[in-house]
Amino acid sequence: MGLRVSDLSFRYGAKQALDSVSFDARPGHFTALLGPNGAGKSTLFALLTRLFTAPQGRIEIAGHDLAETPRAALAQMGIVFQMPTLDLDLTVRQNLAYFAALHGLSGAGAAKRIDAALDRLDMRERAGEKARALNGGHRRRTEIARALLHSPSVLLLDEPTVGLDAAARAAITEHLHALASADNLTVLWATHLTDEVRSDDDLVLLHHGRIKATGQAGTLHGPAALSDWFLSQTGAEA
Ligand SMILES: Nc1ncnc2c1ncn2[C@@H]1O[C@H](COP(=O)(O)OP(=O)(O)OP(=O)(O)O)[C@@H](O)[C@H]1O
Repeated sequence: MGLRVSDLSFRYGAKQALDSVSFDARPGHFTALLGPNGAGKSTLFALLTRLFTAPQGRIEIAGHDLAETPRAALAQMGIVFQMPTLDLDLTVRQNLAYFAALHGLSGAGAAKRIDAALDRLDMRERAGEKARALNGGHRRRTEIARALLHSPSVLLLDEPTVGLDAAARAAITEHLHALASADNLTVLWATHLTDEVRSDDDLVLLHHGRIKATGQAGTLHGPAALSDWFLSQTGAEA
């Protein structure tokens, strides 16, 4: 069932940040939400996570309407924010245990989920290290593992590779592609970087608050490089 966004609009005063946005993200697929700075990606994420409420439109997460049944909808959603949110003085495991407790998970059940989530991100061996001791890529992996603790079926990531070096960026992008297909997870990955998108990914192109294109990336950009197609659609380099 994945994620379904229908006819979503939002404005900041006179500024129309999102204008009748509709798209689907499917289970088992990596969906890239591609847009230049200012396209409206952060606003969309704020609506998806209920930081803001939309005056118009509908969001369904794994079949649950976010406005009508927010608890059921949010239980199916994991989120990785753009800004790092780990407690650097806690270990990797403690960071996850704290989040588990917020979700009402404790004891042996929580420990099992934490181990499983760390395994999914290849972070089990680092569980006892303080977050401060980790490099940027491993901190991000820890945040992704944490976002998966409650077994959501939809995972949202808002520009998750910001600040990472090229190798860490490539490794995390690769890992999330693999997770989507292995675990039938719906992955929505917001980015302005075309090299994070593969030709068989689903692509949603957002520009000036409007959806400019949706479909399989390779079909959309055709024989042109995705970066050239993106430039032709938005006038933005990526
Ligand atoms: N609080 C606000 N008040 C007025 N306008 C805003 C506000 N926040 C964002 N905007 C405007 O709304 C539009 C969408 O912004 P948004 O931050 O959602 O885009 P974005 O694609 O996430 O960009 P970025 O990658 O730079 O965060 C932009 O034109 C932005 O200037």
